[in-house]
Amino acid sequence: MIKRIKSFFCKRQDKNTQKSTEKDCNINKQEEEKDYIPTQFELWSFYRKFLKFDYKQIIFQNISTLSCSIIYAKQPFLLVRIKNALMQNDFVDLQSAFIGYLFCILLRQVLNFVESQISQNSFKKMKEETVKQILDHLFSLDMQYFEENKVTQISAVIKQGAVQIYYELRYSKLFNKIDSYVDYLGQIYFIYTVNPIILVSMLIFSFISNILVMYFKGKQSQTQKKEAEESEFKDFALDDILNNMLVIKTFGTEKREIENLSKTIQQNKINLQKSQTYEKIVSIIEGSSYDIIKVVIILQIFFYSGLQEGKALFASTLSEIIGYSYCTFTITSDFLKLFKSQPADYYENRKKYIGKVMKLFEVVPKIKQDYENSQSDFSLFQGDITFDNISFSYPVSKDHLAQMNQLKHREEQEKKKQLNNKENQVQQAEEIAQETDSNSTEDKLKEQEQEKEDLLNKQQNKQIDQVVIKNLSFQIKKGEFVAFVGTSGSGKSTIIKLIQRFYDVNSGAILLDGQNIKDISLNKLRRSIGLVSQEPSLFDNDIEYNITYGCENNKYTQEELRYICDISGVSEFVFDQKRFPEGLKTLVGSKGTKLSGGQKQRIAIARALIKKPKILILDEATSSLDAESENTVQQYIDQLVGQRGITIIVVAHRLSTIVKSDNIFVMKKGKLREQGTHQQLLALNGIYSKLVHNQISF
Ligand SMILES: Nc1ncnc2c1ncn2[C@@H]1O[C@H](COP(=O)(O)OP(=O)(O)OP(=O)(O)O)[C@@H](O)[C@H]1O
Repeated sequence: MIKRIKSFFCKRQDKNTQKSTEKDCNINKQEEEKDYIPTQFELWSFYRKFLKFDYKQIIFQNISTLSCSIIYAKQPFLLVRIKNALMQNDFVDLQSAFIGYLFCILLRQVLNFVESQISQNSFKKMKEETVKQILDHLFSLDMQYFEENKVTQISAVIKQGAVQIYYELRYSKLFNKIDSYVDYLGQIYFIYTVNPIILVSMLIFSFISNILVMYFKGKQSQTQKKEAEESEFKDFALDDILNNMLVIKTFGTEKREIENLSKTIQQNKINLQKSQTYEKIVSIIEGSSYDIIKVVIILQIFFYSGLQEGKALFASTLSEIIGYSYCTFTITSDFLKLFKSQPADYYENRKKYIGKVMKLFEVVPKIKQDYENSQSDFSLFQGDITFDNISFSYPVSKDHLAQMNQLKHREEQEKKKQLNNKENQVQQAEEIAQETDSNSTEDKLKEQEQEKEDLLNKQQNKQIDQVVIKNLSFQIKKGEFVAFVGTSGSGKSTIIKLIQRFYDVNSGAILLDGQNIKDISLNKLRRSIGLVSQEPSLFDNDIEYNITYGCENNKYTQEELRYICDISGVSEFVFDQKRFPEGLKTLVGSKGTKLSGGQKQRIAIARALIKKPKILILDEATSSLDAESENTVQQYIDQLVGQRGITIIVVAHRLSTIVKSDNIFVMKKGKLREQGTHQQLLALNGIYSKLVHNQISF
């Protein structure tokens, strides 16, 4: 999907740059996975394996549908019996056939009603269950998945996937085809009993018109697919524009964005029009075929049966034959579909998101999640953390792999070019060699070639296997206040992610109170850590909800809440009756837009503290705040540090905030280069002291 977004951006390039990047985009397009459309069999095995539905309901519904169609198939025969009884004046048979006919109608209606009543509720429940089960799987996935995939994409897969699974189960029932065939065969047999020649001519005509319908439906499906893709691009474009509104306004590029968006919309419109035209053609063929079949039947009757006989037939059975003629059209259409490798009707597009849900279920978490086991004993952890010779590199993402493939492709092209050049050069060299020493020239060329190849391989390996943390060892004792500092990209935030086990290390061990974190329940580990990050994300709810979000089973007292608000600085603004008349019940708005950065950050600190963590991590918690807000938040952090109840780990760029730490770890390029107190590090006159001087001089 990321590739698709990329290819979208490729489309957005202006014409000049488009030419140069077109090649890259094409490579990406080739590599891009096509939408996976599952077959019916794959769907059923997927449901059986991953989605737990009430299958009894589905079986009941299908049996009832099948019963309805068997009853329905009986009707034409009863009609023939009624007709014959009427012609022969056999009133006894007429009576029994007529009662049977009425009974069939009644039973079918009753079964239909019961089935629709039951299925309406059960399928609704299934839709909710599907969303729940997809979410269940999603929550079990590693953070890596969420870092690699767009939120809007994941959300579309859940919403559309659940809806499509619902429709698939509701309207393409297991016995859907079988019950139709029972219907059709009964009707066809009826026509056969009346006149086999009529039946044959109906089947031949249906066959021809169905081939035409298939052709135009194929065309329609292709344009529909294009249209759906364009529509997705349009959504991405819109998301992208809305997310970057500030940048667009700052750069004054509103007009350009509108033009780009209009182009995408225009293209989308063309494909939509094409698809609608094909749809009309299909409906004309389908509609007129049915009428033509009727004409053919009438002609056949008069041609084969003679005028007198035809009149009799016309009076008695023609209307019934015409009524059933549509079934020959449908049965030939279903028959033809069996021979198509890629059924190309709209229904297949409807399965697109089911395919994406199936792909989602193929993603297996590397780290076993146990968030359901919430009855954990936190008192075990004291907050001693040890990193024992840790090395770590981020797993290679699909996106990265695609980039690498692209790089490889380019290199292959480059090599081909070089090979051609080399041949020319060798030719030249041979000519020169006639005058000088031929061997040495060829050797030189070979050496150069080898050097180039080595360099390319090195670059490739470097990109695939970027070691972010290298042989890192340190110890943090319980209740200590420590800080990680270093240049951007040195691995500070990665260390924080590793402590929370969002990723597993490549080698070495991380110990919590002497226990390897791989042996600790993930739920217990994460619940004993409180995290405040640079950009606090708040739920669109009130302040109290956000602060108490991590409370087990929502258990907390108003005194506890008040205490947490006091120590985190929330009380300072939230109980101000003028500005916050609703107090803790004030709604924060989407992503906390109704609050200032400093207020949001204090709520995030309160949220981290209320679950009484043994380790509090502040990952650049104040760096996005203005000086005044930073001072306020920092005061509260200093107070927390003063209490010394928990281990506090701070990642900071502003060194003034960590002067009082017990230990400062100085990172550079994934390695621990220095450690000690502020004074000790200054005395060392190394990297830290340089960082301090840079900030002071600034
Ligand atoms: N999810 C990720 N996938 C792949 N590489 C990543 C990921 N997150 C970080 N990196 C890479 O890991 C390296 C260390 O990143 P990290 O965020 O730990 O640095 P940092 O010291 O916290 O930087 P900063 O101070 O700028 O926040 C960087 O080269 C970065 O590009």
